[in-house]
Amino acid sequence: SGLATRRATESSSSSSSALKEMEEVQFAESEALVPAGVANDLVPEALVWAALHGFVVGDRSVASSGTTPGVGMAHVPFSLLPTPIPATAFAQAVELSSLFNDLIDRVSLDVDFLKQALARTQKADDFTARLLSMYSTILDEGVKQDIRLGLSRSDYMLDVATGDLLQVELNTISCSYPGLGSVVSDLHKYLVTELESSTKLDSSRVPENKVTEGFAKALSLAWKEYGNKSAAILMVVQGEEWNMYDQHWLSYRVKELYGIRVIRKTLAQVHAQGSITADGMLVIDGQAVSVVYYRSGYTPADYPSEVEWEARLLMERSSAVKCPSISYHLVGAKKIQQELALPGVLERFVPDKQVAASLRKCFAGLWGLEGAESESIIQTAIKEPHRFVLKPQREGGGNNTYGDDVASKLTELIAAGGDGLAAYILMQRIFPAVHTSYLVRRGAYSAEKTVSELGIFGAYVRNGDRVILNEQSGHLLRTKVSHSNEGGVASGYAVLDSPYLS
Ligand SMILES: N[C@H](CCC(=O)N[C@@H](CS)C(=O)NCCC(=O)O)C(=O)O
Ligand SMILES: [Mg+2]
Repeated sequence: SGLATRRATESSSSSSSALKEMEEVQFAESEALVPAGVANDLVPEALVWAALHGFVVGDRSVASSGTTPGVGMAHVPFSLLPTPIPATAFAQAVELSSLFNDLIDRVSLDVDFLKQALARTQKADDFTARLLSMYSTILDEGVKQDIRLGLSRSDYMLDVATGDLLQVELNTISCSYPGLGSVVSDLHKYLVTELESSTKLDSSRVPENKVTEGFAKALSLAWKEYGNKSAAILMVVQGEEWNMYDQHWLSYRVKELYGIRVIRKTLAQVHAQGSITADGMLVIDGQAVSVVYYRSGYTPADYPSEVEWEARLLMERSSAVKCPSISYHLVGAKKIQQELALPGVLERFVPDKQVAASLRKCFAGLWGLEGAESESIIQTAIKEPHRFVLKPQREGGGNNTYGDDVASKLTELIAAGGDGLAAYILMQRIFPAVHTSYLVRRGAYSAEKTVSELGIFGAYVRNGDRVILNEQSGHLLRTKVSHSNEGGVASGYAVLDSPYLS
């Protein structure tokens, strides 16, 4: 607390303003891991490290930064130092990973549950309706592949009022940062190690993070299980990709560790260059493909025409292992998250009482908005909107409604009548502890009051009844200024961070 002491002596007089100022700095100081002076010297070193270690994203101000590798790169927006997270909460989140992997697989097999749970939603949400109709088509034609590959990220916030670790959402498609998540942990390990001699920091409290290797291993296991040595892994990407280096880190590891080729295609390119052989093999531009890994296809914007839907159907019809399959994709819908939280529903998929209890323990308040029973929660949310988040069935960030807008949006949906409300769920708003972090963006840093969201990556490979892999692969922390509602790094609200176990 060097800074606080120095400020107090400078002001020498014990006037209330000095005490007040010290208190404020004390509060801010106690949250930041090092005083601003130390941060000032550390930033240039961190920026050099970032450039030297591929800790980069596209610079949106450069036209071809999303299409031409190596052109228009900027450092990933990051927290200069890791953020304190209780070791017990981190351990709990890690523990939950393999349980959620199993849950995703079990729910994906229950056709009636998925169809019933989304029946009303599909009436109000075209995107969900398109996914469901493709799901039915695939079921009618017969699923071609018993090998399942799940690469998920379960996001949590620590509710400061109760200390509870609460799940924000479970992503089952296109989870960002299995590449850069590892790199930010390495950056923090490097910086904290350097500070050990001059501060009380302890580098052993920066957990190692092998998520890139973990996801590469899972991809290789699915590829191996498929059994075609000349096949490649297909990564389905968006035409313009700000986050391509996160994706390349993963492809690079797959090639480096397993010698497997990874090809990158957009949905439109799959449509133009793809076909299925008589025995169901997916072939793209002459290259056999045994695993399809989606980093696109999770939002309506990825389907600007019927061409992209046809490409998705072609891949779903093929014998390639999809990550995710259409059923795994549907399991990740927020409506499913809410349905599973209903009394007795989770327990249908998780017979073990102990496991069901530990899963349910991390559920935040979740409510559907269909039917008479939702009347009271809707009224409560209109009266106290700040305690809730209103969520559509959308991925990719920037789609949720917060604060007073929750009340106006609900009122609007009620007035519109029909099935509109069925496309949304209401969720308890979680208020995490506020920290002071040094956020490094566009080469400059600023001390900000922030809140963080912990992501745990999970990997699951299964063939019929045989579980080949079920593990927690690594983690990610996303930190945003505490007054901002949305929290995406891609959408510019948050930075990449890592936990400092306290
Ligand atoms: N550009 C695509 C982005 C893919 C994407 O948005 N994924 C969702 C889960 S569906 C997600 O992880 N959101 C956190 C993003 C953030 O905080 O920046 C990619 O990276 O492949
Ligand atoms: Mg999401």
